[in-house]
Amino acid sequence: MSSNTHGLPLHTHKPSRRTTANRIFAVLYGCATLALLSHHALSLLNSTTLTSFFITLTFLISDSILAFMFATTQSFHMRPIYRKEFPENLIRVVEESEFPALDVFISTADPYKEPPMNVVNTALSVMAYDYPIQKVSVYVSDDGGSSLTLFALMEAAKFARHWLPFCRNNNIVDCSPEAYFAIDRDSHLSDQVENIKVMYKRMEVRVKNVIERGKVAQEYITREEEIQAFSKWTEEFTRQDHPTVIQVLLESNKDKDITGNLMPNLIYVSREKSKTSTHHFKAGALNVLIGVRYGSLVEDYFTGYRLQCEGWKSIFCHPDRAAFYGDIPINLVEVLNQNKRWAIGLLEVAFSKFSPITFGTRAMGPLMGLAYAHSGFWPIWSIPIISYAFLPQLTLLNGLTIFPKVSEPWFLLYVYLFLGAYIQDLLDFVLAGGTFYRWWNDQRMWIIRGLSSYLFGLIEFLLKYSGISTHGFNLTSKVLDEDQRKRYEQGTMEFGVSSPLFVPLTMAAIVNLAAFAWGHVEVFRGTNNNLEGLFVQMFIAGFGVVNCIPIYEAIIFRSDGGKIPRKTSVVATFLAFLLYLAAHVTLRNSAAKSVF
Ligand SMILES: O=c1ccn([C@@H]2O[C@H](COP(=O)(O)OP(=O)(O)O[C@H]3O[C@H](CO)[C@@H](O)[C@H](O)[C@H]3O)[C@@H](O)[C@H]2O)c(=O)[nH]1
Repeated sequence: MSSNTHGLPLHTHKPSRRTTANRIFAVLYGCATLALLSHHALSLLNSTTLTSFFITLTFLISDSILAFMFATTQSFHMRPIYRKEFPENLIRVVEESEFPALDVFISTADPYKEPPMNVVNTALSVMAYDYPIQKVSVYVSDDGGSSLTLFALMEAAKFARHWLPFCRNNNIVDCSPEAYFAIDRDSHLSDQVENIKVMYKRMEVRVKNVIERGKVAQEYITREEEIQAFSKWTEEFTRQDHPTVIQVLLESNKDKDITGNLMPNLIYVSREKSKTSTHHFKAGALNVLIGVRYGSLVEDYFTGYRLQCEGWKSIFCHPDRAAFYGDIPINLVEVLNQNKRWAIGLLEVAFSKFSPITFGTRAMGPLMGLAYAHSGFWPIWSIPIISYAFLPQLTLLNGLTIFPKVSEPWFLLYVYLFLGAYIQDLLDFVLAGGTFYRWWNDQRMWIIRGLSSYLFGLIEFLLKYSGISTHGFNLTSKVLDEDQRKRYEQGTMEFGVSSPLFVPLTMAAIVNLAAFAWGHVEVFRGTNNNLEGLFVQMFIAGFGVVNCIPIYEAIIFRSDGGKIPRKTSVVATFLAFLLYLAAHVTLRNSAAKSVF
């Protein structure tokens, strides 16, 4: 329990009752994994043909990676705890005057991918925090260097004079105007709500108008300090090359709201940019204030990890009411591009001199090191996922048995390893508050990522590592398309655009379906001796087919804007056929034999 001189806790924790079961399972599963790996190693040494050598080698590598990732996952299972927070005790423990000053940093980088009204809402909700107002400073960092974003923030500063007292006097909890007005408020505040809503909507119209026109119209710039601020956007001013712009929009010791109360600080900052010096993306933007580490596209992971290595102690709070809400992309190509960037950034840390496996375990101990390694090595999941998405299926299509028969003891080992991993994952998910349906989609997304963003991230990282290419920060779009949102709410996957990221997963969908269908033909014809030998391969192909149902729908049945474009389906079908031909030529002499 973390208590203080007043004896009142701010948070407590208790260990999970699953701890012992988790530890026993880790030992049993670890032994089973070692048995499988040693079987692969022996088979490799005893392999008699080149085909069996390469197939066994592929499984040895893939299963070693699965075993490594399983080992890293155990760090989360060794000592799980439940924490409870008591924010209501804060005021009894510390005098309000002793609360520390609070700097909140909001970053934005492109007014067309990150709509300025979202930034305005974020800034307003932070300014209206239930916290001593003069201690709050909000910094908006604009890496887009956009006069449109500055205009939106100027509007926010004016609206805040009404919004902050409204929130304070009416104990409003949803302090983001967008979130507050999204719900119908049938209360005694109706008139007040109506007035402030009209004010908000007018501001929204002005901001959206400016964004649509792409410039701040003269009629909107009236005050001398506004003219001065916008004069910095000269002809030479571009988003990649411009001087620093700092604009104090509200000053806590001077500006007052409409009820005469002081306001928090609100400061717009667009740091200097030059085409000749690297600006380190968000990490560089953050360094306008906190001390963030450079060298990875996932600055949050890298900085948090390095601070932990240096002895920083943090705790994970998960209160019932979320402290923050974030934006997530709702169409697949945005998700996969975002995940690809994370994959590259994580590998930049995993294979650096600060690798969690070496540096991390030395600095923080094996459990913390492994926990960070779990994220750092995230993209290497793609290797086993790709192997299991294609190899059992291509061999099945060519009549080659590569797994033990149902009657052999090794078959039970496979069953144990598969069910053990999946059931533990499902339990973790459900005990953390998820549903079976969400878990199913989550594991489906894991497979999809393995066949796209992890794979492309791994390749791009290797290209960068070998000096062949570089990569930048591809900003995630936060713009919401109404049709896409509707499909997202119905649980329909959004493909829509033609992207190389969709090709391997469409190929996998085709190859799995073909193998599953062909396996049935083989079993019914009795050609390849039976279901016994082909069962594991058919099960994997069938599991692939069930996971790929949204892909078949998106290729064949859908006509909305979110379907898979014809170009992607044609390219993927052609490549899947080439892959089959290559496998056929390689495996034809091994047909009707067993490799396991
Ligand atoms: O040159 C840049 C690029 C990005 N950003 C800002 O960085 C943030 C993160 O970019 P975004 O494209 O939204 O990345 P996401 O992947 O969606 O964000 C997650 O992953 C990032 C690491 O890749 C973390 O920085 C974020 O906190 C985390 O929410 C955004 O606010 C951007 O405006 C900048 O300030 N300057």
